[in-house]
Amino acid sequence: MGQAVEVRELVKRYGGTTALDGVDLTVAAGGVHGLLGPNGAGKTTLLRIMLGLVRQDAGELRLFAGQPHRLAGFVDSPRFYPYLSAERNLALLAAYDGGDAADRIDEVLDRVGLADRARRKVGGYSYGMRQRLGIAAALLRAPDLLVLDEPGNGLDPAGIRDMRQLVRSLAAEGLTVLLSSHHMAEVEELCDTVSILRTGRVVYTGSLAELRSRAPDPAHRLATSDDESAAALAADQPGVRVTGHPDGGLTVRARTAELDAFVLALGSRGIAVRALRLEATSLESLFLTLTEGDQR
Ligand SMILES: Nc1ncnc2c1ncn2[C@@H]1O[C@H](COP(=O)(O)OP(=O)(O)OP(=O)(O)O)[C@@H](O)[C@H]1O
Repeated sequence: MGQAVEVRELVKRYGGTTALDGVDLTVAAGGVHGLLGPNGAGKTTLLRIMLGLVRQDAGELRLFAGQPHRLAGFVDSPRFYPYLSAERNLALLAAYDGGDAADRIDEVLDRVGLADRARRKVGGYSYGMRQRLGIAAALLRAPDLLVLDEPGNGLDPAGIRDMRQLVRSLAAEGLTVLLSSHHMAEVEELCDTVSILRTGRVVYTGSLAELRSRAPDPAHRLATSDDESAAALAADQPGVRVTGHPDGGLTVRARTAELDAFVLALGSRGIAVRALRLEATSLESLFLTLTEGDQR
């Protein structure tokens, strides 16, 4: 499989702010690639450069090894004429784009689940519907690469589920999807590969499987009838690390089997477990470690 995106030493400055500070990453064609990072890490800037909305100050960006390709997507929220229907909005975009885009209007509206509301004014659309219409607009171009900036943002749980299903089904048809997110859980569920950005630099790029193998144990918050004895007992439990939780109780880092053994040991010593809650999955813990100290 070829490369959809090759980025080398990409630099972008806005006045005194360095948004991208020598970004290197490669995205293979096919599948979903997540661009993950905290606010201000440079995700949107990278997507803007990709979409040709701003120019880099230095470095190179190559799509599909320089072969002819079609690229579509949007950063921030997609904008439409509120007093026109979804169908009319897409017809206008298709007219600008030319080619056979107009022939695909019904198909793309159906694809994003808006076929039955295609004649309603976009002004009355919910945020989630507008996001889906944005994807429909991008699909009009029959792109090889679809770029989406935080597609899950502002959506309710059902909207997030629909968006994820749509992205996965597009990828299953061979489209390459590049999306940004600041939620590790979203990326974990949706993406095949990931690049993690921190203050304009890539701190990890590769498969989720490889990332998982580097991840620390998940963190849990534990409250017991006797935290002091629980912490002392943990010292003898293999694979269990206990520290004080900043908000009271204990933080327990352990994989599931070791955590189970620890909880059973607590019970057998007469120490009652009053609360046990997952605070951060392995990957969330790793994400925080990789990106913490981000002051921008
Ligand atoms: N047009 C601009 N003018 C000045 N500074 C900008 C501009 N766009 C972005 N920046 C700055 O560049 C840095 C990277 O911003 P960018 O929006 O790319 O990050 P991000 O990872 O997408 O963050 P977020 O999740 O908050 O959108 C930030 O410090 C931001 O303030």
